[in-house]
Parts: sequence; C-alpha cells; structure tokens
Amino acid sequence: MIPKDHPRYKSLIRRERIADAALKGIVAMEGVGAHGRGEAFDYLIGERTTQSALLAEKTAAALFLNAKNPVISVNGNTAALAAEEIAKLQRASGAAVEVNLFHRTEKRVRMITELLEDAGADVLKGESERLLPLSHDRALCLRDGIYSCDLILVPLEDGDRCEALVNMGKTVIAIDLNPLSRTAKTSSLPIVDELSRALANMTEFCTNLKKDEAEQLISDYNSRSFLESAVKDIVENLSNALD
Ligand SMILES: Nc1ncnc2c1ncn2[C@@H]1O[C@H](COP(=O)(O)OP(=O)(O)OP(=O)(O)O)[C@@H](O)[C@H]1O
Ligand SMILES: CC(C)(COP(=O)(O)O)[C@@H](O)C(=O)O
Ligand code: BAL
Repeated sequence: MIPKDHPRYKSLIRRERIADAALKGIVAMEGVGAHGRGEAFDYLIGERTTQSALLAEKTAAALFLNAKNPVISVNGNTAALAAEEIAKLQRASGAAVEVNLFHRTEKRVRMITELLEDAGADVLKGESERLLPLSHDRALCLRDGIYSCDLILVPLEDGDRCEALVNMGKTVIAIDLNPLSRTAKTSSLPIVDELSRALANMTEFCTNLKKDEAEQLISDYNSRSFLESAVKDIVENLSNALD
C-alpha cells in the first residue's frame, strides 16, 4: 500500500504496476530493467514535463492529425503503465493501435491486447508477418497496420526498429526519457518525457489544436533541438542538484 502523501507516490505506483504486470507475464522481465533505466532519466530531468518536451508533444499531436494512417505501437511496459492513456489518445487522434514486442510470445500479445481492450482501445489483430528488415521479433507486424502506416508512435522503443521504420520513410515519434538512446537520436520526433505524462499531453493537444497552429508546428520543428534541450535541462538540473 503506497500512501498518497508519499513524495514519490507517482513513481512508486508506476513501479508497482510494472512489478504486478511482470508477475503476470504482461511485462517482460527485461522490461523491468528498462523501466528502471527510464526512472533514472526521469530523475535527471526533474520528474516533470519540460517546456521543450511539451512543445514536442504539441508537435506530435499536429503530426498525428495530419497523418493518413497513424499507428500507436504498444509493448508490454506501455500497456502496463498507460493502457487507458493509449485508449484516450486513440480516440483523440483516430490512430490504430498495434501490439509489437521485442520479447514476443503469442500469449503476451493476447494478454496485452486484452489489457488494452479492457481499457477501451480498439486493437488491430491478424496474422503477423516478418515484414521489417530486423533480426529480432519486432520485425513481426501487421501488413495493414505498422507496415503500411505513414506515421507511428513508438513509446519505449528498440533503436533497431526505430531506424528501420525511419528508413522506410515513415514519420516516427518516440517517447523515451533517455535523450542519448538510439531511438531518441534516430526518430523523426523524440519526446523526452515520461510515457504517461507525454500521452496525456498529446491527447489534450489532439483535442484542442487549431489547424493553422498545427501546420506551423509541422513546418517549424527540428528533432535535434528537442534532444539538445533535454541534455541542457539534465545538465542544469545536475549543476543545481545539491543546492
Ligand atoms: N516510463 C517511461 N517513459 C519514458 N521512457 C521510458 C520509460 N521507461 C523506460 N523508458 C526508456 O525506454 C527506453 C526503452 O528501453 P530499451 O531497453 O529499449 O532502451 P535502449 O536499448 O537503451 O534503447 P535503444 O534501443 O533506443 O538504444 C530506454 O531508453 C528507457 O530509458
Ligand atoms: C524491453 C522492452 C522495452 C520491453 O519488452 P517487450 O514488451 O517484449 O517489447 C523492449 O520493447 C525493448 O525494445 O527493449
Ligand atoms: N531494445 C531492445 C534491447 C535493447 O536494446 O536494450
């Protein structure tokens, strides 16, 4: 039982969700480690959405609304932490949702699909094919889903797949607390923020963004500037950390 007045309540609740989901097999054991890595970076950026990340989330919403076939790719950690937020973003953006896993088993795909549907998401189903040029199971996807989309959101992504999707000409939006990861560096638009915060902000922007502002955001954005701002925020936080 985590008391609501605990100073790290939100972080502890997320950790409990990951632990519970790992025990059920929804989160891969390796995903527990990835979660810890994310938490460390959240500490470094101050456990808040920075101004730069908020602009990236607004830009991501503009790209979603401008896309013809947007897809939200969901792995075990994302489902465990943010199934409801994924469902809300789907409703606000009109995107399809597809499960895509690094440590893939058909049982995990079924459990994660069920978790997302229970949260109100409409999840693509069908016969996955090895359609991406990758040597691991993230290559497996749906022909009418990830394979044919023009824009894909990849929270907590694998850098190999991110690079392959970009090379296929897709707009790849990453959510990754580590601005130094391969995913953050190779994505079309890196959102350096915590998953649940980022999804909630994107949903809000998808709902309220005006067309002319969306067009301006799409024409102005520069992916590297978001990484530079994230690193600058981390350096600033570290230099004041012991004050
Ligand atoms: N809740 C979260 N919100 C945002 N990012 C997260 C969260 N949990 C973990 N991450 C980040 O997700 C990434 C996914 O984990 P993974 O093990 O694939 O990292 P990686 O192998 O370093 O990434 P890459 O393959 O891009 O180099 C990590 O960079 C981690 O910091
Ligand atoms: C470890 C993890 C972040 C989660 O594993 P899974 O749910 O099997 O995709 C994985 O996606 C990765 O790319 O590193
Ligand atoms: N992203 C999958 C394995 C790793 O790069 O950590």
